[in-house]
Amino acid sequence: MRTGNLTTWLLRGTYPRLYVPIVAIILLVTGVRYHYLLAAETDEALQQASTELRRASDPLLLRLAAMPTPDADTVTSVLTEGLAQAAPGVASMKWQVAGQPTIEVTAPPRPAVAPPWFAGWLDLPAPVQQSGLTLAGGTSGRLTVTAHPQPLADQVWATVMVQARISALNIFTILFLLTLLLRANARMLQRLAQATDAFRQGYLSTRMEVTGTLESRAMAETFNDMAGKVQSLVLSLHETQRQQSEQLHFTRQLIDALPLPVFVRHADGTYLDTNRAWQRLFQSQPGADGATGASLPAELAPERSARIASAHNNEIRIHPPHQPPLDMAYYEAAFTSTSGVLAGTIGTLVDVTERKRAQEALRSEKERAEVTLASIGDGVITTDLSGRIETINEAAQLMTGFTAEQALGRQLDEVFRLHEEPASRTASAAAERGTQPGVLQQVTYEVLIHRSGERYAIEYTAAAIREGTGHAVGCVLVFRDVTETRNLRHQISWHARHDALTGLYNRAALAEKLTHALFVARNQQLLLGVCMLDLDHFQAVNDTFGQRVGDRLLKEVARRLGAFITTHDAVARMGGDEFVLLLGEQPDVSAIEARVAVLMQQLAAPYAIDDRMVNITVSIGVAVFPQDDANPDTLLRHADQAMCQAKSFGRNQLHMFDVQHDHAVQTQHTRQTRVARALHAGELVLHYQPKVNLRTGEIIGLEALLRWQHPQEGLLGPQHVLPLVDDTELLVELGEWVLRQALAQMRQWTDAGMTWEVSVNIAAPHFHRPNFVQRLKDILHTCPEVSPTRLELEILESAALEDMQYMRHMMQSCQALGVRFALDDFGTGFSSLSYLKRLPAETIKIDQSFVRGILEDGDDLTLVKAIVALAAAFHRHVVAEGVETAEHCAKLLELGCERAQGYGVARPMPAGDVLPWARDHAARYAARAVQEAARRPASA
Ligand SMILES: Nc1nc2c(ncn2[C@@H]2O[C@H](COP(=O)(O)OP(=O)(O)OP(=O)(O)O)[C@@H](O)[C@H]2O)c(=O)[nH]1
Repeated sequence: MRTGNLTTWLLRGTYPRLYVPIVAIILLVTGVRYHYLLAAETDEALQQASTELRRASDPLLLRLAAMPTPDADTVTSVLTEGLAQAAPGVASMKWQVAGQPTIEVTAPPRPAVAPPWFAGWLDLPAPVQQSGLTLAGGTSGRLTVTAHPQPLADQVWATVMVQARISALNIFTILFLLTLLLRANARMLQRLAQATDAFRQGYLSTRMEVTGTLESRAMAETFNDMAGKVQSLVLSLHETQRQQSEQLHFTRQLIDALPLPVFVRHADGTYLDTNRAWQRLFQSQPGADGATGASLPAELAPERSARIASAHNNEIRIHPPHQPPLDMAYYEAAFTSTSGVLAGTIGTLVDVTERKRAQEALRSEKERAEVTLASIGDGVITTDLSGRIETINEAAQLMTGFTAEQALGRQLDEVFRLHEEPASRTASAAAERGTQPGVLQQVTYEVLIHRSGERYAIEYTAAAIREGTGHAVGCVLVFRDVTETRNLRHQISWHARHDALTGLYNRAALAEKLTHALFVARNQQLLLGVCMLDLDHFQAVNDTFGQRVGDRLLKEVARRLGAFITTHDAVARMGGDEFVLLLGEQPDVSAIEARVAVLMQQLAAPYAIDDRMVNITVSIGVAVFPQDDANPDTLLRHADQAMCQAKSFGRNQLHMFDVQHDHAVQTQHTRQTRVARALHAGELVLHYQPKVNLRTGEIIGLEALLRWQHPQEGLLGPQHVLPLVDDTELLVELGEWVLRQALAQMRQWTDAGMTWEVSVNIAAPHFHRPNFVQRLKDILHTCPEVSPTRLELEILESAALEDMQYMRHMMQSCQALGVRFALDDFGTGFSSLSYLKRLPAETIKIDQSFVRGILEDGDDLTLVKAIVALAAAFHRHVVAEGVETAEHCAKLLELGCERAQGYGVARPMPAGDVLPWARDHAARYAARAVQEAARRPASA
């Protein structure tokens, strides 16, 4: 309130409150007093007038009584005299005698003092004195003396006026003193108000002057005392505030200086603050708004964040604006008020993306090293400096006979027992020599004593393991069994010689067996029956009952074949529904025919698969050695020709190949001619099977596959063409035709904007032609629009291993032209690590027989894992063949194999179908990606 207002209020309030009652009391008292005063004064004036009248009439009566017969004149004079002597208030004297005229004397009127209204208001009666007198004559006379009321009113008026003056003086004195008092009081309050106002405006040194009345001084002192205390309180408050704001400023800078994003949230869930790192990360404004933006991950919502922070895995994925997603660990702490009540939460994020990446890289590096170690055929043992074993891989466990549990922690010489010199000596020598990593070590040949006592010839190297500083911390021993060529793991070698589905020998093992059987037959002068078996209308089984039943049937056929053979025999699966049976040590042809007839009977017996019966027959062609004294390959071809004859004679037949009489050779010739005709008549076509990246859906290329659009038999696979032209000039012609076709097709796709890579299968005999590179170059020149880098040549792994040196040279020459290589059917050959390393193929294609089994066969799974790891170790692409189902795709992705081909992706298709398929595939994949993105939570 302003000073003026305060004063006005005080004055307005105090005066009416004090003055009005005081004036009212004064008026009341004065009224009462004057009421009684007037009554008393009036009475007294009337009494006084009555006395005066008596005093004036009594002497007159005496004089009138003394006169015997007063005449009128005498009476008049007496009355006049008496009137003159009477008090001034007597107005008249009247004498009356019966029978005589009344004599009256009147005094002249006197001037009035009291105002007429006063006399009128008093309304006094005129006092009268009447006295009777008996005169001498016996008559009676009456004297009447009358007083005038005006003098009485004047008398009362005079008294009242005196009293009124006294009263007025009193009232004036009282009001005057009262006013003085109030004014002093008002001045005091005004000063107080001014001081209070100045104090309130911040002039804390304001003090009141200690003067004036006792009360003023007391009040000024009280105010000054109070102001002093308030001033020191305010100053100390200011000091505390300053310190607090300093503290806040420091804390703010401290939080902003933190490299970690931090936010502060109130207990009610509203955001209070964020630091600079947070604002930078989320590109938000300073202040509370920064933490409430849409960019805040949903996981950090108040109801969820505490659970994340306290979870074992407190990592979340953040998607900051305009940045790639980050993996961050989330921490939070509660903060309380000074009274201990929960006030809110401080949350912070720690970027662990790099750490996770490094961990992931380390983990996959470790896994790769472990898988590599587990996969390679070489035994590897590492020790510390004291020779205590720290790691031992699977091959080393096999070769030493100690499991990892038994070996770890033991001294090297107890596990790695050498016949001549303890290994620990070589190991410590290696550590002392200061060998450098990557430098080839001196190979030592020794005899390793297996735990069982068995002995192996081994070669081994020892090298020091060094820290970054070069200080040796242990030793690594690498050794291999050179007693047998067991460089690869057991499973690889098994798969290298066996058919994965049936467990029978495969084509490669059959070649060995056949060579051996021929050797035995020659030595023992006995016959060898080479039988080619092909199930009749097996495709119908697949089509009717499905591939799974087809597989079961193949297994069962294999089981019956296995049960049929003796120790002199061997049986192998060549692929598809084709088997080869070697009947060794046979005395004559009829014995062979008899056994084959029995076999046909056994194989024709119904097969119970699941709860259905499947019937199948077999066509068998037999070539007999030495009647047909040919090399192993020719014998097989002859058996195959005989089998084809058996088929053409109606199936479910046995047909013996006879060199002299049989028309098989002729048939072969005829067939070759037919193929040549087909080639030139345009009956041969290429179908294309896509290879895709399972993770991204991208089409990484297509494999060109040969098909024969046979006018009578319909579409036939390459097995109906290639075996007929094997080892002939036609094979080369066919191979070159395929290359030209594929390039022409690539040119067409290029025109349509598709620069897909195309791979072409090259048969080994074709590839081995001395002029292969030059011919390839010529063919590439016919299509300059297509970059040679888009052409990939697929070579069977088994073929590539035949002459490593030559193959390597050939491949490098082709690669100089720009083309690339893939090793086809990888896993079925006999690759060792060193082979793979030496073959410069960019891509490895895992054989479909292993890929099919990854879901239920542990061995296949291990093998595929190992091949993927090996491919990664040697920086090769890896493509899985024969992918059939979505489960296969998921498993392959899990194993780190992203590239795949197979019915599960797409069947081989005519070139004209590829573009529509690609469009459809892209649309399907995009739709799936959208669905997956939709399924993912909105913070991420
Ligand atoms: N279930 C299964 N089928 C296979 C496998 N490998 C090849 N096939 C199929 O086996 C069939 C072999 O058919 P062919 O020998 O050409 O023809 P076929 O139906 O037996 O008729 P003929 O031999 O002329 O009597 C093809 O349909 C192949 O797709 C396999 O591992 N499992």
